[in-house]
Amino acid sequence: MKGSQGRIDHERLTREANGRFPEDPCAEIRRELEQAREEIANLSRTLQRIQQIARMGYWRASLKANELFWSEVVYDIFGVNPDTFTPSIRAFKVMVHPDDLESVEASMRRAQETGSHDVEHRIVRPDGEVRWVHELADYVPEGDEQILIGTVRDITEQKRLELRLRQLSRTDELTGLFNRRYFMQRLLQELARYRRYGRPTSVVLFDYDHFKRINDTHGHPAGDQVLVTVSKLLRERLRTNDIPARLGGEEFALLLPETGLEEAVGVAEKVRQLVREQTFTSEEGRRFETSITCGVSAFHGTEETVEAILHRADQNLYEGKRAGRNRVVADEPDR
Ligand SMILES: Nc1nc2c(ncn2[C@@H]2O[C@H](COP(=O)(O)OP(=O)(O)OP(=O)(O)O)[C@@H](O)[C@H]2O)c(=O)[nH]1
Repeated sequence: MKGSQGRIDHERLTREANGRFPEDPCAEIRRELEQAREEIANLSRTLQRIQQIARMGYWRASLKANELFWSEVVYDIFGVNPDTFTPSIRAFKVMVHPDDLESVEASMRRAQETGSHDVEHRIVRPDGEVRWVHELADYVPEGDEQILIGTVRDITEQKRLELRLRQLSRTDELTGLFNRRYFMQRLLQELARYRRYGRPTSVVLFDYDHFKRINDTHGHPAGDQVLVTVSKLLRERLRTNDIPARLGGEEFALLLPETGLEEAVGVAEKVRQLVREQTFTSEEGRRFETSITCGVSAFHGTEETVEAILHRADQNLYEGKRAGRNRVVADEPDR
């Protein structure tokens, strides 16, 4: 025994040197811990990649403590450097587009009652770029703490497409003016405003005179050119609130909010003269002129309807055509 106690156990020393102690009860736990660490590192790399692909980050906000944690992708979306920028709810709100701050704050307040925060808003990055994000979060109070845990997704491209689609759906392709559908929608809205607040609102309908002759004499492209040129003039010369629209063919309309009958007659007269002063050139280089006839009507009385005001404006336009064209005819002032 003695002898054996004094002998050097090389095998054991080697195992110790390698840091492996089969008889050490912690060895197995250490190995498992090491494995778990690796798995977590892998998962976190995958999560990071998925966030980058989806342009989506996650965050955790402690509302009372004004603390905010951001995953790496959130820093990317907000265009700030994780080494120099410290997220906080205050710092986040500074980056929210000023026009959207109210809705973001309202959604945060609502979340404390409904349990969920769901808001689309713009942010202004430090380099001045405006981006759209969608935040979706759950409210999870922890004791005294008010916690929101959620995601933020960069939806800028989607928003650009949406805006473009909306613009296309309300625009006339040839002239770039509003189309009939949008005009009718706005007319209904203005009628509702008129009924509620009694604000003066007028409509001008106008139609080119002998337009068929322009097409027949100078060709269809020359006719198109007339419509495009005058539409551009309308966009440049009318008030930004006014709504010029192409209702179809060579029939146009102006919806004039905050404009009474007399003022609307002035606008129609200005447009009539603008058209009259223009000289157009056909593809063969022949110069020609044209004119328009306008019918004007204003919202009037408690029983007013969209159909009635358009009918009156159309009747006035018809009257103008009958009386010789190139003129403005309006409702009788007391009608
Ligand atoms: N170039 C061109 N012509 C169009 C367009 N839409 C409608 N037109 C033409 O406009 C003409 C309208 O003719 P009419 O309804 O008889 O009216 P008009 O010749 O203007 O006569 P009045 O309105 O009575 O003065 C038709 O020849 C249509 O083909 C368009 O987008 N481009």
